[in-house]
Amino acid sequence: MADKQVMAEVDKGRMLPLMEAFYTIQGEGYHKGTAAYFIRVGGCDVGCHWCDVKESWDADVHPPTHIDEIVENAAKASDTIVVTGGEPLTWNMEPLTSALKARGLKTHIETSGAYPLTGSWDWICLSPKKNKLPLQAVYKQAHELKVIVYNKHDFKFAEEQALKINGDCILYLQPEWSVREKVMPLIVDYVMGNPKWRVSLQTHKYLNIP
Ligand SMILES: C[S@@+](CC[C@H](N)C(=O)[O-])C[C@H]1O[C@@H](n2cnc3c(N)ncnc32)[C@H](O)[C@@H]1O
Ligand SMILES: Nc1nc2[nH]cc(C(=O)O)c2c(=O)[nH]1
Ligand code: SF4
Ligand SMILES: [Mg+2]
Repeated sequence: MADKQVMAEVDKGRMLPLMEAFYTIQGEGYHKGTAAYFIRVGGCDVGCHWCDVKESWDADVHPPTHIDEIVENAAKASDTIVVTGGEPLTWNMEPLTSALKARGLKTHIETSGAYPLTGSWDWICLSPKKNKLPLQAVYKQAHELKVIVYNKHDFKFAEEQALKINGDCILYLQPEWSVREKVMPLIVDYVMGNPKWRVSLQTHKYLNIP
């Protein structure tokens, strides 16, 4: 992100470091199984050791891209747009989501909630992380809470997070991919014992799609 003008545009959210954008099936959570266009924005300093897109972390390697171009391509692909990353809330999401909504598109976000909630969202998936907890505003507005289970201690973390969330939020436990064989049976038992929770799997990985 070299020149000053570009940096100013990124600062305002008029340009975003775009890692990739693709049409696929939402693999996780409440909307799993439904077609959607994904916009993956670079930049994240939350630092989850098991993150499955570490290539997204360094914003500087992803080209600053005008939101007009991003929105144009999104509108051709789908009526539902999932903004993910990286951590999308690293950036000002207001210009992107306004432009998507002006085209009549539904805006969904995948976020850790670690930064201020900007943008206008039809669906917020909050996936809290221990090393950078969500801000209050995101707990209030999230539609689904998706806690990643890496080991048995994560059930306690999940319950702590559930206490902070609004009452309408749907609760999910999702296995961390590399330990899925070990934690899936634990999640199954936990959900049967605590049925306010639901299971979420990364079904796109089983389907071999992005
Ligand atoms: C890559 S993150 C990007 C969005 C945002 N930074 C976040 O963490 O919510 C997208 C989703 O994938 C989940 N995720 C990342 N790595 C995972 C893994 N190894 N196993 C299971 N879920 C994972 C995250 O918790 C999040 O719900
Ligand atoms: N198919 C598919 N569904 C997803 N749901 C959340 C994802 C993400 O990386 O944010 C994701 C993803 O990367 N692919
Ligand atoms: S917050 Fe999301 S993108 Fe960032 S490291 Fe964690 S899982 Fe990866
Ligand atoms: Mg993913």
